[in-house]
Amino acid sequence: MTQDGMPEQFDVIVTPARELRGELRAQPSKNYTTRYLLAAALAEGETRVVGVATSEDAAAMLRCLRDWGAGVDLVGEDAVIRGFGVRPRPGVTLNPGNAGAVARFLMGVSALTTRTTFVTDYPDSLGRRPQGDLLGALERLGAQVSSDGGRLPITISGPVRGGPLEVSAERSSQYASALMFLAPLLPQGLDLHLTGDIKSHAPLRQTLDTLSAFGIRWTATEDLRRVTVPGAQAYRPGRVLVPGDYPGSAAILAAAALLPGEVRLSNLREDDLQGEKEAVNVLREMGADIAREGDTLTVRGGRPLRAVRRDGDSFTDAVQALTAAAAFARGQTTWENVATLRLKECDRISDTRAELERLGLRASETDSSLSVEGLDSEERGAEALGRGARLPGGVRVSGHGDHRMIMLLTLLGLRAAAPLTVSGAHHIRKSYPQFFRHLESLGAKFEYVALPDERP
Ligand SMILES: O=C(O)C1=C[C@@H](OP(=O)(O)O)[C@@H](O)[C@H](O)C1
Ligand SMILES: C=C(OP(=O)(O)O)C(=O)O
Repeated sequence: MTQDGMPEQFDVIVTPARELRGELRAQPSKNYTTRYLLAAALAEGETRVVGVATSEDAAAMLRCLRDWGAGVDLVGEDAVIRGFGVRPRPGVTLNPGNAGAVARFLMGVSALTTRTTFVTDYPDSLGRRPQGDLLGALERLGAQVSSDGGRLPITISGPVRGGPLEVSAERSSQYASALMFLAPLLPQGLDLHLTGDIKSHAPLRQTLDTLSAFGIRWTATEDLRRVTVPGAQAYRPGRVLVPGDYPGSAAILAAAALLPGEVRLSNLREDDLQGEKEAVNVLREMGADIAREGDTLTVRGGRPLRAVRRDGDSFTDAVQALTAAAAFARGQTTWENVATLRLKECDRISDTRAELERLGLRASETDSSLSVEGLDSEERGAEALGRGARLPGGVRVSGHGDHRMIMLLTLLGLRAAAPLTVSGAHHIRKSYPQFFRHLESLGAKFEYVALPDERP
């Protein structure tokens, strides 16, 4: 058993729910937690990061920063970091777990060291994700790099001086973000040219926002094609406050929209750069009743939903949660421009299609899009129970070791007629360790089936 009272590794049996009702405070943002912790370590002096996430990705960043020589103290819900500035410890092996953003940001910064090695204990997930675009950019800057064909394990040795540099932002924005974190500490800074069809603009803006919060100067074109960060700057230590997490909250909002009842979710700023904030508007466009009062959203659930066709790139980490809503919407929903979903913890296009089909839904894919036919449009195999159609359920689906897939499948289970088993549900801890507890507090019921202790 772990601190949260759940087994170390578990499948979850999702019991169909009749309604969801209650109040929650959104967990701290994953993307801001990783960014603020890293920037704090790059500052000389002490920074208090107020209200850090407690997820595995946050723990991975803290572990790596500690291994690199930062002072890390957890004080209540805050992290107090004594930074190593421009001097992370050389010759260290870092293990970022399964955290893509953590791995990539640290790889960028590792050009400050004479040698850093990156390994992962998730060879089938992070180990398969491509790093070549970032490694190539670091090599063009003068770093020595060795890798397994552009994948982990990877060793990077600096130093590098800086100057003009091209980096592709087509597969992931995290490569460019990594270089932005490195840039101010180089003698010449970086004049970045982002090439290809830039994806995930929102996290890039969160990186620039973080640099500003730590006193770093930069300029960028509106389209983020060019980002210039002058060199020889210093990250300024201080105090930063982590905002609420939109990607995880999108799953709560979608769950609340799918079932009768009323759910209030606080700690979600309207003035926020997280792209997944758009999930609120997407759900509204689908017909959900969501009202905002300051930082609090209230969902009055159980209304009929209709399908949408949207470019999903701006809310990449909410696509899975919104797919759960789409599964019960009238008509066919399509998420366009989501090719990068194939490069996340699993292939979030093909693996989603497979699991939806296993549940009796009709779904289809192209290289860069995912479509699902909502149950209400056909009522195939559906059973009217309470308000709206329900999936038959009664099957076992795979979480694919991916927290966002686990959220999607759990939501589908809440609106099934019979219980649904989601395998490997402990991987929820990557970004949202309290996900099941939060839903329980709203009235959902889960059974946790312990698995033999096999990593990962
Ligand atoms: O910069 C970040 O913190 C992130 C960027 C996004 O990835 P991509 O840029 O690969 O789309 C997002 O999916 C990920 O969860 C976090
Ligand atoms: C893809 C994700 O994270 P990362 O790329 O940081 O592993 C995510 O949180 O959905």
